[in-house]
Amino acid sequence: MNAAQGALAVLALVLLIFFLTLFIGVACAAIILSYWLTPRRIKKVMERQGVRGPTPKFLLGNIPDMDAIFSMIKTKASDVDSFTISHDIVGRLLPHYFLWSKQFGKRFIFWNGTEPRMCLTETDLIRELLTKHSTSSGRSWLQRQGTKHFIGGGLLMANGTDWYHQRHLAFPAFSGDKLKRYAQYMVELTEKMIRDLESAVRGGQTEFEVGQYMTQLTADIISRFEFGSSHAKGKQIFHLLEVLQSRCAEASRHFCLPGSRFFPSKYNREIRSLKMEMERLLMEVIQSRRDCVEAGRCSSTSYGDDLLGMLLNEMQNKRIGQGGAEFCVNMQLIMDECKTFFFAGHETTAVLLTWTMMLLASNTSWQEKVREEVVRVCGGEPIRTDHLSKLSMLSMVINESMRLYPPALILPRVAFEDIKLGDLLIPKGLSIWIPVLAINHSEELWGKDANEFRPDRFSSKSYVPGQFMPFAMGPRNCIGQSFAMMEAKIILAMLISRFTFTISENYRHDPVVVLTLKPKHGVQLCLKPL
Ligand code: HEM
Repeated sequence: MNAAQGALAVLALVLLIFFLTLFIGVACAAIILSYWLTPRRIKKVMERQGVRGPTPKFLLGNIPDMDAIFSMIKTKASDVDSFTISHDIVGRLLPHYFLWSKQFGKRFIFWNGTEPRMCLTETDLIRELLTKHSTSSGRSWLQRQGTKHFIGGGLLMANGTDWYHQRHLAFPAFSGDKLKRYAQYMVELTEKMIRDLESAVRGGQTEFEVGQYMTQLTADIISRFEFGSSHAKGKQIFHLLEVLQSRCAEASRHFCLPGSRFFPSKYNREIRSLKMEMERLLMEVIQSRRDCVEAGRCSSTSYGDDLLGMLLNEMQNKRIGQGGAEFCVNMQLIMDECKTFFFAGHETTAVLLTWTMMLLASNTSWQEKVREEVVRVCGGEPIRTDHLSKLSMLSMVINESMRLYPPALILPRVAFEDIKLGDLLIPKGLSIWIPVLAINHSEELWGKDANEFRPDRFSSKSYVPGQFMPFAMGPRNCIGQSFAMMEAKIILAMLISRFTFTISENYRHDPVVVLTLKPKHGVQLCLKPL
């Protein structure tokens, strides 16, 4: 090596050390800023406004306190009689909320690791947040990371202008005309399930775990909604999605260190291969639609009018321009939306139906009232969409079921900028946690009988906005609300007019939270055909 080459090598080494030091310095500064300085600033701003909470531990926040509270509740719960059906479930399912709201009042802050979360239960402030601040608040980084592998950047996890465009893109799938068409296959698929149940009863079976039937039926319905005639492949894809979702949940319990998702661990390898397999199947469905259009077997201008077809048509139109901003629909977004709609629209409806069946089975007078109404409104004919608005008793029962057992029991948001909410200043970066379950069971809002099944409380709309919001509210509410309500009414009306049902002695009342609010051991009912 001559002198010039030596000098060059030294220079390269110096530059390398310089950039490495710079990179490490910037990374450290970013970590200190987001894990230390910003949370401390938020804590101070909230304390100045009188919002306090349990003392957080360094880096871990209140996670150890929550663990301790949950294990204490678990020990107590094992003594609780699960043979009795009690709807008084907030203390069991949100014990940390139960404890801290008593200690610190309606507004308090707790720390999920280094993330400060403010619990908000005041209905006027919730209404203001959800209706006026739909773009200045949204999904947190932590939430998006947690769901990245199975739903990616679909509508549920999108923020800002992306969310705005994605919402507009999906909106036409829920127009009145389209909903009427979906009703046809909802009836068709429910009829098929009823025939299966009837044949099982003829074969001597009397007891059924209805949760499994509801999960299967809602999966069939959402597969038709998304994939039309390719629904069989859709179900295969969604099966993989369910496995992927549970692997992601397991992985998040094992790895909580920053960057752990990059480790070549057993979980991460499995997650990656499941994701690749699922996306390969999705691409096959997409490719067969394209081949169909290119070969002229389908309409040359349309990929179909199910959700997938609608999204492909939009991609064909290339770009959606809005207010100068341009938004591109690409293949990854189409796949993410397909996964998102299955995830958001399948289990939520299945658990709603399962809890409602349990409530009707254990309140036979309401079961009878609803049955009489269905018979009167439908007059023995197959159910149609024009019957649905006349089924008011059934609507009241569904609402009461969603009040006691809301499928989405928490609404989480993070402030992207400083937000003025009533008398509160919410600083940028603060997470807001709306405990829907606790609001739905509040005696202050619903009266002394808040923990009782009393559907007639919904006979008049006497609750204030922000008090009852199973589908959230404001611009970012559930886009599938009408779809879900139509589906629930059709399925329940058809079941109630064909069977009487009672609670089996094998049913154990043990609601648990696994993303949605579920019956831990399923719901066992005895069915008798009418
Ligand atoms: C009983 C059934 C359902 C319940 C209780 C429910 C509840 C909710 C709630 C509370 C949200 C807001 C979540 C949040 O802001 O944190 C939401 C959003 C959403 N739901 Fe539903 N949902 C149901 C059924 C459906 C169905 C059937 C579909 C699709 C066919 C669907 C698709 C979505 C989507 C895509 C979002 C995200 C909307 C956005 O962020 O703009 N949901 N749902």
